[in-house]
Amino acid sequence: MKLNSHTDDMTNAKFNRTAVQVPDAQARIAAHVRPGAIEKVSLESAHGRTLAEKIVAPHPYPFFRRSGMDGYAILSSDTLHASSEQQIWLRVVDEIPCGYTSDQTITPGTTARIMTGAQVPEGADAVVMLEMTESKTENGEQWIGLKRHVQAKANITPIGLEVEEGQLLLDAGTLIQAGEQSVLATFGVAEVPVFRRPKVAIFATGTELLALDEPLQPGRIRNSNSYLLRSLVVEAGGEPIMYGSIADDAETARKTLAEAVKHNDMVVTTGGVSVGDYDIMGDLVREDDIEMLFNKVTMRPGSVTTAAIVDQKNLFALSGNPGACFVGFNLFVRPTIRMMQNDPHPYLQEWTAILDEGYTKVNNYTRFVRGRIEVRNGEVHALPAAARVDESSVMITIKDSECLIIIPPDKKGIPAGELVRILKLPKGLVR
Ligand SMILES: Nc1nc2c(c(=O)[nH]1)N[C@H]1C(S)=C(S)[C@@H](COP(=O)(O)OP(=O)(O)OC[C@H]3O[C@@H](n4cnc5c(N)ncnc54)[C@H](O)[C@@H]3O)O[C@H]1N2
Ligand code: MOO
Ligand SMILES: [Mg+2]
Repeated sequence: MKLNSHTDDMTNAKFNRTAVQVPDAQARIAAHVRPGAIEKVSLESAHGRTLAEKIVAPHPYPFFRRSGMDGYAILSSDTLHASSEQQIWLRVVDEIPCGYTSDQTITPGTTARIMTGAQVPEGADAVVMLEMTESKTENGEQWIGLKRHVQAKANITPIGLEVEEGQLLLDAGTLIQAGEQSVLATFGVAEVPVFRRPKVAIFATGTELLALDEPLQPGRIRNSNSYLLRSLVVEAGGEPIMYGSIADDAETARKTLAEAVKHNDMVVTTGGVSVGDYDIMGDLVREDDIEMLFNKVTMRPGSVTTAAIVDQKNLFALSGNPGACFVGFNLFVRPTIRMMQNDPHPYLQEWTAILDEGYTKVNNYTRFVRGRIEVRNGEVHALPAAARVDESSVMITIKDSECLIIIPPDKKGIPAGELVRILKLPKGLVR
């Protein structure tokens, strides 16, 4: 392999990086995020999507006075003197199955048979359960007997009990899941205004990278990060667009980036952001037409995580090390995908947990250690991945990670049993 002839200037530029704190890095990105476009989708396909407009109740719910029991709609005043000694009798004037309304008004001495969910007829102010009545037929007329006093409003769900007309049902930015589906269906929202899933271009850089179907060769590895990122984008509610992997060649990277920016809402790359001779992405983000937001963060793994703006779109140049790529995505890319859909809580949830095993490895940057979560006796425990397999370069522990344990830089490690802050990693679809 011939020696690379880089200049000292280039090397200096690579080294000359100002590290920003994670919250500062997140704020720099947030200042540049633009909400995505809006589209309408059918309610059937709205699960997992994010509402783009608020939904206000077009009518109260329930919309009519609803019977909560199978029984009889009555005037409660008719039952004032009813008791086990004094049975009162009411004449049945109508029968109201669900889905029908009665044109009868219930007047003193009369009643209508009614089913659960049916509209209570005019005049009636209570429903009495079938089991509390006795029935008889006399001269072709039907009567029911009652032996107890029934309170006004009994077994009637009033109009608007759940929702008043004009009430805010769902705010823009709400994730549509089962409960939201039933709200939208109840109010007849068949076409739901949602944010278009941001199209996220993914490409990996690295001459060592092999496609999945290529046989292993010495010095080369398969491109796992692209697939890691693809799943993470789906989980965050984005639409991944795969641009494969490219060799460590600046011109190819420039072209691929231009193409990816042109056709997508955001670009995520992995690899080539450190200070190595072939770390092309690190150089690319310093070019004139790219506004770099940061190229070093006081965190481990992922200290070389880089973010920039190209043609008003977010570019994330994540580290090639799988662990760093994973952490960089969760801290920066996922929140951006969520923010583009107006999610009011775009960042990972922060929990407090008991550290199960002492963590002794420290340095001057905040560590985000992959870990599992166990709940024991109602308490949250964080179990860090074993030493060595928590390293930036390690791929295998990503699949077991349920949280990132935050190890602040100012401590001499944290002993077992101490409280730590953890970032809960979402598994499966958004939240
Ligand atoms: N002299 C220094 N060397 C390094 C420093 C430093 O500060 N000074 N930082 C180290 C740290 S920390 C990290 S993290 C890495 C970052 O490297 P890059 O982001 O530039 O990534 P690469 O050099 O391209 O690759 C690193 C590693 O990851 C493997 N890789 C790359 N792409 C993929 C992929 N798509 N799928 C799976 N694995 C991938 C690659 O083969 C390398 O092993 O730099 C340190 N060095
Ligand atoms: O940037 Mo490296 O992943 O810090 O460990
Ligand atoms: Mg490198």
